[in-house]
Amino acid sequence: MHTLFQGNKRETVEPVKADVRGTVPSWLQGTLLRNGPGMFSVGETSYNHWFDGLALLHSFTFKDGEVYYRSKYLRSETFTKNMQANRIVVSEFGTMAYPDPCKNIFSKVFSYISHTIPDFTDNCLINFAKYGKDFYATTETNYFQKIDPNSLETLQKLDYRKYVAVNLATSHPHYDDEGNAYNMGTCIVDFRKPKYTIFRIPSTTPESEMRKTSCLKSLDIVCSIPCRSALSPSYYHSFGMTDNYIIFIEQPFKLDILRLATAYYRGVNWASCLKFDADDITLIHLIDRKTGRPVHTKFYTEPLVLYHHINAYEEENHVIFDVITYKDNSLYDMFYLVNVQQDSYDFEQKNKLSSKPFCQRFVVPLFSEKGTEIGSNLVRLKSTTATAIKKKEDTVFCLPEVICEGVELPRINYDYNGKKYRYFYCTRVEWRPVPTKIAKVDAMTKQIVEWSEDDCWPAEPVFVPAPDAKEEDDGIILSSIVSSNPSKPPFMLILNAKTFQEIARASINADVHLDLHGIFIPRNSSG
Ligand SMILES: CC1=C(/C=C/C(C)=C/C=C/C(C)=C/C=O)C(C)(C)CCC1
Ligand SMILES: [Fe+2]
Repeated sequence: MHTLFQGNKRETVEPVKADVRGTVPSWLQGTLLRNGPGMFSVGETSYNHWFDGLALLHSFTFKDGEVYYRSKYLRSETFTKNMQANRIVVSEFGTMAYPDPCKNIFSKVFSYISHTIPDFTDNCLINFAKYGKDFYATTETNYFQKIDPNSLETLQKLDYRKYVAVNLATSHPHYDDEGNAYNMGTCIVDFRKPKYTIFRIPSTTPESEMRKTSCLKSLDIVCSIPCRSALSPSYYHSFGMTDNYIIFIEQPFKLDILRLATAYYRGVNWASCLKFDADDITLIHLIDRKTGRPVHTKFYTEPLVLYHHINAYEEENHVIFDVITYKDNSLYDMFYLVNVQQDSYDFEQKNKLSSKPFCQRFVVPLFSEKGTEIGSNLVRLKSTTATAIKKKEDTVFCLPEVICEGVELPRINYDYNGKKYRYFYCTRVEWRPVPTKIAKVDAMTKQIVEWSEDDCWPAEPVFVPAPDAKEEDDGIILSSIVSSNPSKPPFMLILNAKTFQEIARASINADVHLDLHGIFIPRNSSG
């Protein structure tokens, strides 16, 4: 188990042809890009947290029934600076680095001051985004990196701050049917008025068509929402989007700005600036995508911690959104390398989440509650037990319906994003953060079908629709599988998404590693 997490992983720069068992569908042509941490120590120094590791980009290319694998470290400035110094010199989520040991009190003070508004890491290890025709590796800071999806080369370091006032942004953007991208970020430097900003990057512009400028230059703001508490904006890892609304959950898992500004000086990491306030409520913001205006009613629910939105849609004047929630923030603590590097006995015993993940469905009424009685449930849908109780005029308390528990890393058929849908695909986690199974969940019947195999550690399952798809689950599931059995090579698993039966597996004679998120790029769409 421990070898899955620890140790620096090798790149496979030249494509390696996999050994295919079964038949890869002939229509499956394209590349699955995956991102995740791969290097955990530089010289004598080591990272503390799995989310700190230097980004290792992976690609699985499907071409005429064959599968090719390659991987390459993201050449971020962080990577280069660390390599040059032969030690970790850039701070990450769970590791504070001190690049210049200060010689005297003046330079010490100067260095502390310059760190109060820190220049965050550009180690984009979480996911990929498509902005315009280009692909970018992403993390949650202001930096993102343009990459070549074929060679996995790093092409350019970009900074959201050049286009929009945000210091943090999610690694889970959304896309509409025209391919326009939506993302959101937080501006934390304006201490008087920190705000969340939702922005849109058009898929194409006349200038970008002529390859004169990037679509990023045409970024526009959908709306800004003031943070409810000025010195502690909420942390968020994703958001939801329906045809007409953006769903933003302002959870009581917050980033303490004063702690952040003094973290370097106090010798603590960024992660310690995230605090869960179990006594606070969770606010549900709905923003009209066309007008940019938030829905006036105050919707709220119990305190929760949420990383992944699954999907959201509108039905009969309600907004329905499905999310994976926790009762506390133990998940991120679980990924400290001291926790995951235990031998398997310790790992089972000690490395337990104090709150397991629940898939919950919230239902928010969009119609006016004027005239309805205080205390009444406003939800008019028969299909759900979720409630929205009117507490007073313009204040509604929402309680979700539990769809299932023990699921993480959810993916859907993205053609159904924002629309009424039925299925999601995910990994199964109980009290441990590392998945041993993947699953298909029917959110309507709550039925779950699983795939698992001995010694296998599956990655986030990605749905790829069949070209002539008629039903939501007409397609396949791709999941890269790492094995803890030395005699079993890693493989790319291909399942029929309808039946969850194996169609093919492509065994790879190279190192493949645990990762986080990724995207499938169909051939002919990589621009
Ligand atoms: C560096 C840095 C951050 C990094 C967060 C990261 C790297 C989060 C990764 C989350 C993952 C991988 C979740 C998976 O579900 C913060 C806290 C935003 C702000 C301060 C600077
Ligand atoms: Fe994520």
